[in-house]
Amino acid sequence: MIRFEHVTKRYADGTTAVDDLSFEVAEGELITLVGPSGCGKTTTMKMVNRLIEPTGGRILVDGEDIAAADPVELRRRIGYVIQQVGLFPHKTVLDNTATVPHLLGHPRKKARARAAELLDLVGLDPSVYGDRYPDQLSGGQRQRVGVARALAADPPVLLMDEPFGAVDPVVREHLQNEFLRLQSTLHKTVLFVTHDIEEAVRLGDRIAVYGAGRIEQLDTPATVLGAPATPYTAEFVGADRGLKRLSVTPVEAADLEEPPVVRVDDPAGRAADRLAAAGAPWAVVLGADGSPYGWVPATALTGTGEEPAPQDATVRTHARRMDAWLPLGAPLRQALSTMLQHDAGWIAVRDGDRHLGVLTPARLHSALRRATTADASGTSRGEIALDTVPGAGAPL
Ligand SMILES: Nc1ncnc2c1ncn2[C@@H]1O[C@H](COP(=O)(O)OP(=O)(O)OP(=O)(O)O)[C@@H](O)[C@H]1O
Repeated sequence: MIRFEHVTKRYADGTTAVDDLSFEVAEGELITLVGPSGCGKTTTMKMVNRLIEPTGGRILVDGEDIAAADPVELRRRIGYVIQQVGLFPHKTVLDNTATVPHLLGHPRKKARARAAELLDLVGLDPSVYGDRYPDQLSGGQRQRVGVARALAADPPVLLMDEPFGAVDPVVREHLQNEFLRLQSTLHKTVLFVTHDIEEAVRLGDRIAVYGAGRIEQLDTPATVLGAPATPYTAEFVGADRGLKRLSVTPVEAADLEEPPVVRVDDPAGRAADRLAAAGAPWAVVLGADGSPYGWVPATALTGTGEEPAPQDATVRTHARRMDAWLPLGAPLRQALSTMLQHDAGWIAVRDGDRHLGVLTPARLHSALRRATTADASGTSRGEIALDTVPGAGAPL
């Protein structure tokens, strides 16, 4: 969709801002450009909408060499969001958002209706905010208007240059999540510049890590964090990259252990037989409606020897509560956090209403290894058999 072929930008004073850059952003893909100040990210981006002209190579948008395109027509196909949003101070939020549809020839009423839809889409109620002026909005709200305005012409391509850079970390995370939600339905082709590795990792389908004028590594967040290609990348992504990987690796069905599952109203004796047959030390307990309830150790079901379990008892009598669970696809970071919060050595994973299995710390570790080796074939690292550690994988 956006293709850079040996693109170079040398400024008149001899500064080489971008040096022989070749890469491609696929249709519907979001690539974050991340790197220290002055490494050429903004120059890369501004060459796509011809605010800056390259001195070498060419850039194709949708197969067409943009050097031959009319810049005004090109910019209509490319939404542009920058940090200083650049809203017209004397126009209302609704009119600011309606500017582009209006320029595109939509009648005023239709342009305003479209603008109201877009404001809604970015989480601003048009009946509350539509008539305000930009200086009556918070920084985060202004950024949202900037995004709405960039989407107004429904461009297939979006260029975003530090769009959430000017807001505090909490608002920033909120805007990032909302943008991800939006992108999951709009599937724009996006180049997103940031100098913040956390933001790059959270948003990018792939991340391009920039050194001076060049891309040092272009790969998925999991691979860049798990297998940095160069010492420069390793240093840039940070010594805590192992922890960052937890945020970008989802729980998959193959990661789960499947201890036996019993229902809370099952007779204790029958449940004990199931566990004995499976040779399992414990079982997951579900409520009558299939909701998470907790777990039960085999020893509790069979009694301690001196005090055998009463014949008429149900699993409920012996079960321990642990009703935290995660949806399939949740990041491993959320899994670990939930385990720590509940002081548990496992967490149930569900697909919709269905119990799938449990994630243990050992399986979490192998999921992290899987994510790296799947993306960077050839990366080999020593096996550490965590499941040989006594007690690993059992409930705490
Ligand atoms: N008009 C210009 N003339 C000369 N050098 C320039 C010009 N514009 C940018 N540069 C230089 O080109 C290099 C790349 O700049 P660019 O703005 O692309 O960096 P960046 O990675 O976006 O940085 P930041 O994160 O600080 O915005 C820098 O060394 C900068 O000083």
